[in-house]
Amino acid sequence: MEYIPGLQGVPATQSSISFLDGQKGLLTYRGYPIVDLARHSTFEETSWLLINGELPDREQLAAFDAELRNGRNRRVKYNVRDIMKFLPIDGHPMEALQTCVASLGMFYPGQERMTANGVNADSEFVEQMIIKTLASMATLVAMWEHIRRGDDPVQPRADLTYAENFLYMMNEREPDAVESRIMDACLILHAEHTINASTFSALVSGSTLAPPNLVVAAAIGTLAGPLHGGANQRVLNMLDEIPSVAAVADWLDQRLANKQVVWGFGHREYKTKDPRADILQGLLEQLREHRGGEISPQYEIARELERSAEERLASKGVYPNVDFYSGLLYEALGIPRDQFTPIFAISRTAGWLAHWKEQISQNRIFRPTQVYTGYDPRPYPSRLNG
Ligand SMILES: CC(=O)SCCNC(=O)CCNC(=O)[C@H](O)C(C)(C)COP(=O)(O)OP(=O)(O)OC[C@H]1O[C@@H](n2cnc3c(N)ncnc32)[C@H](O)[C@@H]1OP(=O)(O)O
Ligand SMILES: O=C([O-])CC(=O)C(=O)O
Repeated sequence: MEYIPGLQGVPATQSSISFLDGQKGLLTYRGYPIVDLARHSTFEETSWLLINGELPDREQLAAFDAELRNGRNRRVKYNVRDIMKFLPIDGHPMEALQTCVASLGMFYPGQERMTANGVNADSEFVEQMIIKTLASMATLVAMWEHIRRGDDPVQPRADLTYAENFLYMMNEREPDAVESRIMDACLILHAEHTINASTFSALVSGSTLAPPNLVVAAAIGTLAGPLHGGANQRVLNMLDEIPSVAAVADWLDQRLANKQVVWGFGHREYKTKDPRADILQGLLEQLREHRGGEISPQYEIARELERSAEERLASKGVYPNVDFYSGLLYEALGIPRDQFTPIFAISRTAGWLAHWKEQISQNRIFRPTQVYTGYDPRPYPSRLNG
């Protein structure tokens, strides 16, 4: 029996949700290239596509959008706010988010519907929980931002799109059209990515017929790590260490000599630049133009880092990944660095729930095996017996 570290190349499921070709830098959701979705779709439409398999027609989209905007789904119970008030304000927002998502099921009972006929979940429950969980995510992230500052949370608004409402709740001002389009595109770009680590967590948890809020909580815990979604926050802190564009090459040589990873670079699947990094970079350029040429000075450092890294790391197939440019955009949109990964989680909830729905429709509990490297059975030493 061969053990493959990190399960590299080992299929863990069959799925029709997304596809990627890491040599060509191609990513599709249900067959649609990510570049087209980022340009023409909305997060609401893309979420429906991921969850249901086809683009919605006008009525389906209107109904889904109305449910996502409905206060019943966009608001969370006051008790969740009370839970947040007990959390340490210097804790990481991913921990606050995981705690609150995990608690959601206690306020919205019905978990017995997970096994309505003893095995399969009741489909109405699945649809309701998908909408409730997806709609609550942005509220929870923004709510924690205000609670940790000692302020009252900003109530969600039903007249705003998902992206607009999120930026409105975070920044207490309505975003302009360019900012909201950029946020919307970021949500689309991060929504799904085949069997990445957090989606795998969601599959494993879902395969036990755990309720969806706990499936998402498991995935949030996995996304938090710096080798996965947590890298986006670290990229900005890393760029802070580089004093100027001219200092990039020496800084990088030193970092590689010290065997430190460059955050926001490298990917198990892509051996070329992540197509999402290209699109995010384009969005940064768009924002720069919109702001009259002004954007973070770190953008120039990031671009030089990409150039220098290409000379040193391309031979290993290491290029910028989705986490490299996203934080620069979020920072320019007024979002604190430790909230970058929670935004990733908001968006990826669409993909996690799509996989959850697919998993429970073809379920078999995950239970892999191991290559045992421990002792053969041996006698318990008598001197310890009494
Ligand atoms: C949303 C996402 O999850 S995207 C990924 C976000 N994570 C990061 O940005 C963290 C930095 N990147 C990494 O740590 C890795 O590239 C991972 C975890 C993403 C992928 O890991 P793996 O597929 O196991 O790649 P692996 O570690 O085998 O790398 C292959 C080679 O490239 C090197 N390499 C990979 N990523 C990097 C990096 N970011 N910086 C420097 N070298 C790197 C490795 O050191 C290794 O070199 P070697 O062959 O000389 O030993
Ligand atoms: O696919 C992966 O391993 C990580 C990733 O890029 C993502 O989850 O978006």
